[in-house]
Amino acid sequence: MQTVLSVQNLQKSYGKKVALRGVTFAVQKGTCFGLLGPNGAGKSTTMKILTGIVGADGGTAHILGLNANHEQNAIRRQVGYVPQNITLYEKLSARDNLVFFGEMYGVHGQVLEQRIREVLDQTGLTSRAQDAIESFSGGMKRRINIAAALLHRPKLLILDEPTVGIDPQSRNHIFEMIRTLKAKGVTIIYSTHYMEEVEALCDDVAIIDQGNVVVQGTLKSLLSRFASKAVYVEAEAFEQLSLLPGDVQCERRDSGWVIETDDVMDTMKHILQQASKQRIELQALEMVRPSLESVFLTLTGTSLRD
Ligand SMILES: Nc1ncnc2c1ncn2[C@@H]1O[C@H](COP(=O)(O)OP(=O)(O)OP(=O)(O)O)[C@@H](O)[C@H]1O
Repeated sequence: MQTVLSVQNLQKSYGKKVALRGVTFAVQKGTCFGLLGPNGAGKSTTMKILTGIVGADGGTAHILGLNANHEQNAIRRQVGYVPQNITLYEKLSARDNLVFFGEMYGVHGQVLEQRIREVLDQTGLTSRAQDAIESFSGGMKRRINIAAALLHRPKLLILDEPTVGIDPQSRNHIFEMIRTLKAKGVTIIYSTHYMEEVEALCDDVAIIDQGNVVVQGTLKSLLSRFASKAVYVEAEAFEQLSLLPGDVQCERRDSGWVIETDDVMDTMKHILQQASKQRIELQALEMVRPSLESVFLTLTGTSLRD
């Protein structure tokens, strides 16, 4: 494993507002790394420090062996950054925007022409190349914004909440673009407050909350260490069903109940046995998939959706 990005104890305040309290994490080559946290957690600030848009008050960040504090020109040649807000010229066509951004990234002439064709193909927007950006949907603009960050073939792509407020078709397209880039060896940093996106895309995750990284690890390890285990059951006479000896934590969800348990298989077996003994019909009995939502709740005591 090769570390392409390492962040040590990053600190940042805006006036009296502390945004980062000592953020530390590392990203391995060729992985998709999710930076997951609620609004205001410090995700954008971290990314802005990595890309030299704001300076850190303390701590260090190294990208591809370069220091983010004073080697930004060299970093920019190898990193693509897609900011949270769309940065395109509305009156210009998609193609002209790409020419502008390509040249800014130091790509010119025939190479740029070729790259524009390729990234338009990747976005699925080749047929709209000559249209002004102002005629695009939010999702299409976002896809072109990502394309603009790919023209110089970055080794590392940093995306800040790329799916906020876009349609499902564009979201799927962005997911496919990310998967294809990853398959080609590009390292991805993906910031979001949608845990489902991290679950769908990322290998490693850092959960960030109130300016701190609460935990970092592989998605699998976080789910198995911190997600609560539970069973979902739907039965008309649920209250009459003698579930387990001792206390069980039950809470209502949809038309049924969620039962937290350390032993999912044993709990399911017990419910089946009891239902059959008491002649109670079950409408549903299934394992609750461990989720990052419950990891977040376990580690911070609050819901990610708050
Ligand atoms: N320019 C600024 N001036 C003052 N406070 C700021 C500024 N930028 C960010 N903050 C504050 O710093 C904290 C971290 O913000 P940041 O944008 O990094 O979080 P985030 O996780 O990206 O959230 P969001 O998804 O809402 O952008 C928040 O409390 C925010 O209000």
